[in-house]
Amino acid sequence: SEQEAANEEYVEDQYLLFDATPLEPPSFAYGSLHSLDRLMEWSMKEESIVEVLGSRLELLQTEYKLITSYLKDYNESTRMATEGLHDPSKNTPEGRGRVVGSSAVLAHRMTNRYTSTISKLQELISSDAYIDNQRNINETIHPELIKMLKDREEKSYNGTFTTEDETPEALPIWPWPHKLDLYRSDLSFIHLHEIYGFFPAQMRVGLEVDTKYGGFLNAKQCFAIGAHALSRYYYYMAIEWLELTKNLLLSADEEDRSIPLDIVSSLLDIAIKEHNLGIKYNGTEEFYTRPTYEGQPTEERLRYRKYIYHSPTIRENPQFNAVSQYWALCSGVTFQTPKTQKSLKCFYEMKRHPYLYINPLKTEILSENPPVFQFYDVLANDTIEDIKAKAVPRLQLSEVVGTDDVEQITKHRTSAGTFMRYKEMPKVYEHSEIISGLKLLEKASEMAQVVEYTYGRYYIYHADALEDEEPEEERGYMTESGDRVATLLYYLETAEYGGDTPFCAAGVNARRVRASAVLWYNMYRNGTVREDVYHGACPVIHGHKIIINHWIHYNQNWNYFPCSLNPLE
Ligand SMILES: O=C(O)CCC(=O)C(=O)O
Ligand SMILES: [Fe+2]
Repeated sequence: SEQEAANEEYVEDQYLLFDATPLEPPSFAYGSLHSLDRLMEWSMKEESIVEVLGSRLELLQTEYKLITSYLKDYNESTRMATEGLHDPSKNTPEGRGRVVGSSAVLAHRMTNRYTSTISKLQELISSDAYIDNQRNINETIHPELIKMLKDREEKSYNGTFTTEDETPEALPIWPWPHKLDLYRSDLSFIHLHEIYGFFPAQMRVGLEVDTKYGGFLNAKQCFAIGAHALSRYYYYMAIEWLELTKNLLLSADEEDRSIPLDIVSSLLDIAIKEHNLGIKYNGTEEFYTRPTYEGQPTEERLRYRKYIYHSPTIRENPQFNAVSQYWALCSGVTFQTPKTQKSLKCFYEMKRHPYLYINPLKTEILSENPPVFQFYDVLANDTIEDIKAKAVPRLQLSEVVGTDDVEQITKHRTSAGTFMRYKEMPKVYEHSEIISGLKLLEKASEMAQVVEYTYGRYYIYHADALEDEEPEEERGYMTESGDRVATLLYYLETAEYGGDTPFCAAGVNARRVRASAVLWYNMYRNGTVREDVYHGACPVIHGHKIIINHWIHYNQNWNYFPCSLNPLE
C-alpha cells in the first residue's frame, strides 16, 4: 500500500535497511570513534563544543528577545496600520512609506525601533562575545574543517608498514565522526545482545554492574539498533529491540517520539514474519532462532540458550559447536570435564632459558589438548605503557585477511589495531622468544599486532592458521615462512567486564589478566593445521582491552617444535 511504501522509503532513507552499503563509506576502514583514544578525544572535544554552544544559547536568547520584540512592534504598528490600504498605488513599499511618514504614531514607533531595538541588535552582533562565539563555533563544530585535513591522513599513514624501516612520522588526523561510526556502535549493542544474551531493556539503561551512570537510550536509538539488526537478518534481535521501542513509545515517560509508532509496528511485523519463515525453511541452520510472536521471544531465547550451554549433544554437533561454545564460554560457562580439570597444573618454568632461572615463568596449563598455556607477570608496567604510548595514537579499524567489505568485516572483527616493528619494542620480541621457547625474529613471525577493543568490540571465533584457504597474495611472506604454528598473546590492558579469550573446543577461557601472556599451537608438530584451536575475543562489556598478537610461523621453528610421529601431537 501507499503507507507501506512511504514507511519503507522512510526507513531505508534513515536506517540503512535492505541495502548493505547505502552510506557510501569513504573507505572500509573509516572510523573516528573506534578506539578509547579516539572516543576520549571526541569526548574532550565535546567539552569545548558544549562551552561554545552554551554561550551561543545565551546570545541567542538575547537575540531572540530583540528580534521578537522588533517584529512584534513592526507587526502591531506598520503592518496592521497599512494592511487595509485599498488604493493599489499605496500598497507598495513606497506607498506604505508615505503612510508611515505621515503618521505621528507609526513614525514614532519606527524611530523607536531603529534607535532602540535594532541598535541593540547591532550592538549584540558586533560585540566581541558574539564575534568570538561565531568564530569558535566555526572552529569547533564545522566538520568541513576536519574533512579537509583528512587528505593529510590518507597521505601520511595507512596503518601498516610496508618495509621494516618505515616509521610513522605523521600520525593520522582523524576525520569528523561519520555515520559509519554510529553503525559500528549499533553493532556493539547487537553483539553484546547476541553473544551474552543480554536483554535490550537491560542494555538500554547501561550494563555496568557496580555503577549507574544515568544514561539510557531513547526510543529512536533503540529503533535504530532494531532496524540495523533487521538489515543484517538478525531477526530475533530485531524483534526484541523493536518490541522495546514499541513499549517505550506506548509508555508515558518516553520523551523522544520522533519515530512513528506505525513504522515501528510494521518493521516488527516484517521481522517476525521473516524470523518465522527462516525457521520454516532453514530448519536448524539458524539454530538459535525459534518461532516467535509478539510479546514472547525473550523467554524462549533464554530457555534455548540454557539448552545450548548445557546440552552436550548440541555442543558437540560439528555444525554448531564453535558458535555455541563461544557463546557459552563468553557467558561464563566452562565445560572442561572434572577429569581434565584435575590434570591441569600451575608451575614455575625455569628450563627454557637461563633467564628463566632468575625470573621463573609463572605458568598455568589452561588446557592440555589442545595445549593452551597462560604465563603471568611477564610484562613490566613500563614496557606496557611504552607500547601503549606508541600504538594507541595510530590504532585503526582492524582488517580481516581476504576481504574489505564492511559488512563482512564487522561480522567477524570490530577491534582497532596497528603493527609494532621489532625496532619499536626489541625487548618484547626477544622476551617473546624466551617465554614461548620459539623463534620469532628474522621473519619467523609476523610484525606484532596491537589490538584494542572498546565496548561491544569483539573477534568472533576463528582459527589463526590461514591454511591454504586464503589467496596466495594475502599470505605474503608466509608462503616462505610457513603458516602460523603458534600464537603468543599478551594482555596489555583488560576490560572491567568482558573481553576474555575463549578456546572453543578446550571449553575454557584465557582470563583477562594484565601483563599475562597466552600461548597456543595452531598446528601439530607434523605441520598440519589443528582443528581444535578455534578461539575468539569476547565482546568488551565495560572498559577497554588491549592485546599484542605475535603470530609465530612454522618453517624456522621445526627445530624448536620438532616433528613427531604421533599425528595427534
Ligand atoms: O583478543 C583476543 O583475546 C584474541 C585475539 C585473536 O584471537 C586474534 O587477534 O587473532
Ligand atoms: Fe586469533
